[in-house]
This record gives sequence, C-alpha cells and structure tokens, in this order.
Amino acid sequence: MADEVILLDFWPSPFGMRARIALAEKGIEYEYKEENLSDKSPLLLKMNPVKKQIPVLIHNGKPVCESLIIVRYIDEVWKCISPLLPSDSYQRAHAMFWADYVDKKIYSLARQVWLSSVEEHEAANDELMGCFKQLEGELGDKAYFGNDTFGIVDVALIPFYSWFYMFEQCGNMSIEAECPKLVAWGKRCMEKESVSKTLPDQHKFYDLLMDLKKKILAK
Ligand SMILES: N[C@@H](CCC(=O)N[C@@H](CSO)C(=O)NCC(=O)O)C(=O)O
Repeated sequence: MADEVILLDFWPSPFGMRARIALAEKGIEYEYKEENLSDKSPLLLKMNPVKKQIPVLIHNGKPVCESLIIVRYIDEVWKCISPLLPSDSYQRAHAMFWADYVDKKIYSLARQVWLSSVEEHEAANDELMGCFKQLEGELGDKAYFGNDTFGIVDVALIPFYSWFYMFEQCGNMSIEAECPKLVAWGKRCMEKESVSKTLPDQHKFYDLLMDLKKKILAK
C-alpha cells in the first residue's frame, strides 16, 4: 500500500518550511493542508493535542509533531534518498547540536528584532548578530553545514534566510558585511529547488511581516 502523507502547515512558518524542504529533498508526494491558526481545524487539534501547533506530519494516519522531529522522522523513514543526517554517530550528534542551537536561538531573537520596541531592539540585534557569527564560524569554508551535503542544520536554518532583509531593515544591520559566508551559504541553498520553491521572496515576506506587525501591535 502506498504511503499516505499529509502535512498540516501554515505557509509563512519557518518551522513548516523545514518539513516542506525535507519532503522535497526526498521527493515525497504529500497532501498539503493550510491551517488558519486563528481557527484551528479539528484535525490539527486531534493530531497535535498537546501543543496545537503546526507543522504536523501525518504518515498513514499517525501524527509526528515538532519540525526537527519531523525532519529526522522523514530522514529515517525515507533513508535511501538524500540523507539529511550523517550515518556516523559522532557527526550526527554534532549536527543535532547545531540544529538545536538554531532552534533555541534564532526564532526567538528573530521575533524580538521583528516586534520589539526601539529600546529592546539593539540588544536583540546584537544577540542575533552574535548567533549569526557563531554559525558563520561553524560553517567556515564548507559549502553546507553538513560538510559538502545539505543536511539537517541547513534545513533548520535556511527558512530564516527569508527574514534577512527584515533583519537588515529593522535592525539597521548588514548581515553580508558581518557574515559574508553565511549570506553566500543562503544564496547557495536557494539554488536548490527544494529551498527555492519553499521560501518566499525576501521583499514580499518583509511586507507581510510589517503588515502582521501592525496587526499584532494593534491588539
Ligand atoms: N517548536 C515548534 C514550533 C512550531 C510553531 O511555533 N508553530 C506556530 C506557527 S509558526 O510560528 C504555531 O503553530 N502557532 C500556533 C499556536 O502556537 O497556537 C516546531 O519546531 O515545530
């Protein structure tokens, strides 16, 4: 019997983009279901009753929640194509360290740069740029974080490449000046169809983020 794969998602979500990129890397056909997060579907509430968040991958009726867990699950189930984690245990542990670093640091700081008031801005900008410099150091002269293959750390971080223009506009920073290798890495990843068909244009995404910011701050 063919696999039934469904993805509950929300198109601007960087977490959902991770799942979409992993599915595309593996060439997995799936049904995409867009969620209205202001009016969550009964399916989402049933499939992720604890966090009630997207993305949720539903594989033959069984839910997998949390984007990095979804990426690892996809890599283990469809292991024959485009591996996203190294087979070597130590290299896997190293990859998961950096994927976890991205997960814990980037989104929360990105939200602060995006939504914070002028006073809080500078601290968030500085801390975010510090994280990018850490990541630039980890990337070094490698083509991808997974050495010369696009892997889970790349999947974890690349969705935030769509935010770079916003960071530069709101944070009055030049990521290219401070982290040229990271920007070159983003452009390299965008040459992959799995990434370019998933990530929105940076300028359009900036306009969306600014519109959303007005709505959020108006509440
Ligand atoms: N750690 C999780 C975060 C998912 C998440 O924040 N999902 C958001 C949309 S994107 O910002 C979400 O579903 N929000 C709805 C809610 O929290 O009610 C993951 O990696 O999958």
